Amino acid sequence: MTKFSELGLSPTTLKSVKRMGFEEATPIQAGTIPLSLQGKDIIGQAQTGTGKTAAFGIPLIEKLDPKSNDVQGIIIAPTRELAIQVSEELYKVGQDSRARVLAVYGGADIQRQIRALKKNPNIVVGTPGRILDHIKRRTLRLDNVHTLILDEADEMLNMGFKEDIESILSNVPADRQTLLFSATMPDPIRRIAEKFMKNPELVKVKAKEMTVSNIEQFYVKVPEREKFDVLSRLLDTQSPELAIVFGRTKRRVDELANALSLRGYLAEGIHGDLSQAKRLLVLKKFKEGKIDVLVATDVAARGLDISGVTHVYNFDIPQDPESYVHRIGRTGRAGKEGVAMTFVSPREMGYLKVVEQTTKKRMTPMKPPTWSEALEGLLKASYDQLAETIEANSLQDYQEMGEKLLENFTPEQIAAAALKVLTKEPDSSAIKITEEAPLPSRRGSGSGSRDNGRSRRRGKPQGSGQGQRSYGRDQQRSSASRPPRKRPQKNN
Ligand SMILES: Nc1ncnc2c1ncn2[C@@H]1O[C@H](COP(=O)(O)OP(=O)(O)OP(=O)(O)O)[C@@H](O)[C@H]1O
Ligand SMILES: [Mg+2]
Repeated sequence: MTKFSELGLSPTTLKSVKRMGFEEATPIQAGTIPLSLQGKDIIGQAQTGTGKTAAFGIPLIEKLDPKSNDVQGIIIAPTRELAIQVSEELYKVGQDSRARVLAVYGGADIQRQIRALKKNPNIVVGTPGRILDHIKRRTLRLDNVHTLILDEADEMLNMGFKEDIESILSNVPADRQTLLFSATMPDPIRRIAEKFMKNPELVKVKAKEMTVSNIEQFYVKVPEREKFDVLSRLLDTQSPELAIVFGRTKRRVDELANALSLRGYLAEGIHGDLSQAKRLLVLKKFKEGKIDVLVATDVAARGLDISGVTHVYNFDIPQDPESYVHRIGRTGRAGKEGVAMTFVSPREMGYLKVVEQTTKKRMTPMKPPTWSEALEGLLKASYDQLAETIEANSLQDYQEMGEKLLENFTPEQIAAAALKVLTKEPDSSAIKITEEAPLPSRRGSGSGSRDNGRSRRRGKPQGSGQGQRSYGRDQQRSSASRPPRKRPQKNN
């Protein structure tokens, strides 16, 4: 274990790190911070949730001259939400050195960003399209940038982003330091990356598996048309604190979010066709626990750090193993436990094998819960809710009526009635989700239809959802047939 004080950092930065509650450096932090302080180019690879943001953020803050009015560091991230999150973490790391950090991303008022850029930020974090837009408008100058960082580097160098990244790179001095971080770094992409780096050091945190061991990984073999009932029952039996359900397409996400709401779950969807304001609102509600199921495309797969996410459900198995690694990595972060469940239709079992081979980790097969197991799960949730309410000890207003009940009924009867009122039966009302064709039986091709929430076109301002790939097939949205039923709510 390495202490931050052993890494050659200034007292100012150490103070900020301490305030963030970090006691010891994680392995990727211990491995890259000293090298980064020496000015080396680095490819940093470590599992999800192991502190890569601070690994590149801390030395960047350390090397900053807050008195200078130039942008000295630029960080590029694949999605808007991630750009915001990274800028927030950098702000915390740089709080005591008074570093000025700004996030720029598409779908947000560009004039406001221009005004903020005039206030001379030291570090700009952004999505590629919007950064390029500011470069073209000459509202962002990168002539004095000494450090360039690609967060989720493999995604950034993937087909859709490569050109944008190259354009940005051509605006940054050639003698800059370049840092690349990700939990995944497929070889072909690493080779692309090395072309614009100077003798990069590869710092790869050794691990037997690509995924963290504190995520329990299961798969459920289930025909496409039964997936939704299985999801409902799993939510009922597993009672996640917060859960993310990943679907393959935007339409899928919309349908799932609607269907879950109809069955009484507090669920909302997020994908690249929503306005940025809506995307941020949904995420905020999820972080605050106002919704407890976030249904998402891969737009939420990378980098997002939301505490309380105990379960990840892959309603559709992802097309590539990297996507799997990042999706399930939204749980089990910073040493916490997590559960990942992947639904596989019988024809897609080949994909499961490819995922397992890449991650070097077997998923445990799980049978879908039965109706009575789901009921048991719901009863247990009601029991916990009653117990918590009793322990919270603020029942004065209910005492009198309680005593009245006791005059007329036995305590057993009253307790059972309370459980009955609180518990909805597992809902198997007919809900139709448009069926997705299974993935093609061989790996490859199809990545053109993913939704990364990315805005890709160079030179064009990023509008809400603009430039994002959408899905070809436009099948009719199905509707569910029954009104919502009451579901026990957490912490009334
Ligand atoms: N040294 C540390 N001690 C304790 N917590 C830490 C430390 N470093 C980072 N964290 C916390 O761990 C969580 C995960 O960090 P971070 O988001 O940087 O992970 P990551 O490696 O970038 O994951 P991903 O691959 O999913 O992007 C964050 O909440 C962060 O604040
Ligand atoms: Mg990260």
